[in-house]
Amino acid sequence: MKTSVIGFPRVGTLRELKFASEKYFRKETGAEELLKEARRLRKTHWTVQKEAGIDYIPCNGFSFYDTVLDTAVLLGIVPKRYQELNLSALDTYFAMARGYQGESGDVKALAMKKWFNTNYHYIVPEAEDDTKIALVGEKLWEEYEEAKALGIETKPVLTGPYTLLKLCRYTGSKTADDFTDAVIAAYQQVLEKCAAHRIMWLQLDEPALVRDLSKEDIALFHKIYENVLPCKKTVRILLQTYFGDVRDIYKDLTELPFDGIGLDFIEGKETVHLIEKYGFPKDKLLFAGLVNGKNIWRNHYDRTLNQLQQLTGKGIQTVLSTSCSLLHVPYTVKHETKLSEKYLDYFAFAEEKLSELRELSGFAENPSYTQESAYKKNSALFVADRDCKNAAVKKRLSEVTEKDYVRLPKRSERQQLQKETFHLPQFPTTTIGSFPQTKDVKQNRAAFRKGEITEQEYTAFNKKKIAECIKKQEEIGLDVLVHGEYERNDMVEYFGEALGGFLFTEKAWVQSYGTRCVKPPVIWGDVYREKPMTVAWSVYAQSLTDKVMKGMLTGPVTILNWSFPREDISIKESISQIALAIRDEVLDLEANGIRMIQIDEAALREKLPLRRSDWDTEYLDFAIPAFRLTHSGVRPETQIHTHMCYSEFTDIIPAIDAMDADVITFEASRSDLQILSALRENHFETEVGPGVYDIHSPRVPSVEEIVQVLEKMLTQIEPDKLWVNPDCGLKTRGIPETEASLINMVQAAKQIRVAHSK
Ligand SMILES: CN1c2c(nc(N)[nH]c2=O)NC[C@@H]1CNc1ccc(C(=O)N[C@@H](CCC(=O)N[C@@H](CCC(=O)N[C@@H](CCC(=O)O)C(=O)O)C(=O)O)C(=O)O)cc1
Ligand SMILES: N[C@@H](CCS)C(=O)O
Ligand SMILES: [Zn+2]
Repeated sequence: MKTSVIGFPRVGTLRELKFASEKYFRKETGAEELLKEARRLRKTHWTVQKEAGIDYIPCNGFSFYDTVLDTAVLLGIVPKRYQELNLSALDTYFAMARGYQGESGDVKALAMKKWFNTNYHYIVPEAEDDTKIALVGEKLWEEYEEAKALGIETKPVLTGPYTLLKLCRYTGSKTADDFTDAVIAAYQQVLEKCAAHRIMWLQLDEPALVRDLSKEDIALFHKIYENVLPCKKTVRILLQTYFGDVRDIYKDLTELPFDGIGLDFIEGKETVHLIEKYGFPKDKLLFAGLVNGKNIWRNHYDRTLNQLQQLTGKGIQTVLSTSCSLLHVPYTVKHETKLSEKYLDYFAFAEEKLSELRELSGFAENPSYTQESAYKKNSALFVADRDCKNAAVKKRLSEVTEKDYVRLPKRSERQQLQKETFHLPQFPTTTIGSFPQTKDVKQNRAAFRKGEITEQEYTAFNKKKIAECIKKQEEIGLDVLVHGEYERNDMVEYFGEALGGFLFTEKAWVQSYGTRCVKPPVIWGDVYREKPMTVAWSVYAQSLTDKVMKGMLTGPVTILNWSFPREDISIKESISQIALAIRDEVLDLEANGIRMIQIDEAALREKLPLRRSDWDTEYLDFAIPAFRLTHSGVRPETQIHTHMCYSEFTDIIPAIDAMDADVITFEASRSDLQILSALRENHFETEVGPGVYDIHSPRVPSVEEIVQVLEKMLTQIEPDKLWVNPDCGLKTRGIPETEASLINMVQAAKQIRVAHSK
């Protein structure tokens, strides 16, 4: 049986691409060196897959920032403001991804959004009314030929035309319909060019098909592919889907002249039923996504082999595949030197998943596979119970009652009380928590981790940073202060390290966006709080100022969503366990004099099912109560904040209000503030701080620009409910741009106070 990989991580086992790109951004190296490193990484990744015996190896999955952006550039979807900078092609690309502020001009980055239900973020292509969509780039073919020159036949991968049209933002009066013909023509050219290069298989990624589809969506899909597919000539087309099932369009897919269809058997709840109900054509290949591309757990061979037998038993020509790109898992367990075999035996990162594909494909054709040692080793993992249960956690959870989910008195009464308690000016200014994680901050942490400095030295350094940070915030004139989060490597990993039940890795990096990576902790067992996690830092910070210091926590939904979850208990149970642990911390902060507590739920939306019909029953019904459980025990005067970023919120506004926080700050600046009118329409009650500038770019917003944004916000939000803040934490920024931006932000708030004084 042949094997296929949908996509492979690209940042490098030790994040080499990140470091090379950041050097280039800092102008410490030139483009040639960056391109050279990129070539080296591509070669390594193709070779690893080739040596693992993978038959369908992806190419064109490499990207300097994001593959959706690459597709946009390939098809000339480059807004005028970037073209007018007259930069090199590479720098124009980075200007779209990161914004640009320099000799050639001043432009913001394109919007960035969550990639379906993952913690990866894609760049949103922007089509203007006069955008001419047409094939203008060469990247796909250059990478194909590069692999071929190394003796590796690859399967180029490209965002499919339907998904591209669905992900684009249309900034003028035109809509997707107006661009459909141009997109069709461009993909026809792509296919013709693939044929000219004698490419055997082209993978068109269409994850947008796993969402609810309307009749119009299905008609659009037909229109596109009925026009594009006739141009395929000798190229075989793999229509690849992932992150769910294609229940609304399955039959259509099987009837269109695709040569292969990639289906997700892991997240696709209906995939097996669809095949049973409608069958699968004998003349096409089924790329069966049975090796989970998102989790880090070993595949259960017995189960997978059974599923493969069911398919081949029906006479279906099956290729064993990953369920989605391996971009969402770390490279290899080989770099993990500190975790014992007891745990590592259960782990499979990207490279180990390649071995799983190969072993499974061999077993699928070997009638006596049960005698093989690899099979026996795998089976043993699933026979014995893992050592992960904690009776006290289970008991505590069973004792939670309905009233533990309700904070009293109701929010409108609390809001009044809190206004009297805090005496904040109108339009209070604050930040989201983290301040720049400069080299010295990271070095301090690394030195402590390696045992080069004592705990006292480590703490003294962070205390010095906190003191400086508070002094700076006071000078700038911010109203509600933060301690800066200098002790945190990451807002989730930090809590993973502190909580019982988690494991954490050394090098298990996963790309989050551009050059930024995360190292998600692993939920191994029942979760509980072993000891206070943030109290000492917050109490110290509060002792240095008369202004209000926000305590800073990460919420249960985000901790779960940005960790690798267990699969032996439900997500609901895991989130509830974490909620109780965070509740302990909230109450401890309050007991120690912290009067405002922010519980970040940056990833609230991430695991929201992609199909609307599943939202309540499969997610919101327990995710929102879990958040309430964290803070329902505090006094009425204690102000609870939450923060969210990078997601579409407009369709879950009532659920966000039902979290019953007092204040929410959220990312809005990259998405044209569309959410504001939705807040008004939904009578949103929580006080709000929609980000007034984008922190993901080094660009400094001017006072006038922020004033304009605030004026726009005030057309939709009541003045006594509006906060002024950046759109996310400042950890990725440098100090100079951070200070300049915050000074402008505070200045803008002052101007608005004058203009809107009561
Ligand atoms: C807010 N976001 C977050 C998301 N997900 C998270 N889990 N966390 C988030 O904050 N998703 C949505 C958004 C956007 N995402 C990000 C993601 C990542 C960053 C970021 O800045 N990442 C850093 C890595 C941060 C970190 O863990 N640093 C550690 C380790 C530093 C390191 O490189 N160590 C070296 C060893 C050094 C030595 O020994 O000398 C190593 O391990 O090799 C730390 O600081 O201690 C990144 O650089 O990518 C931002 C927004
Ligand atoms: N408190 C966190 C939230 C990021 S989403 C920070 O400021 O980095
Ligand atoms: Zn954020």
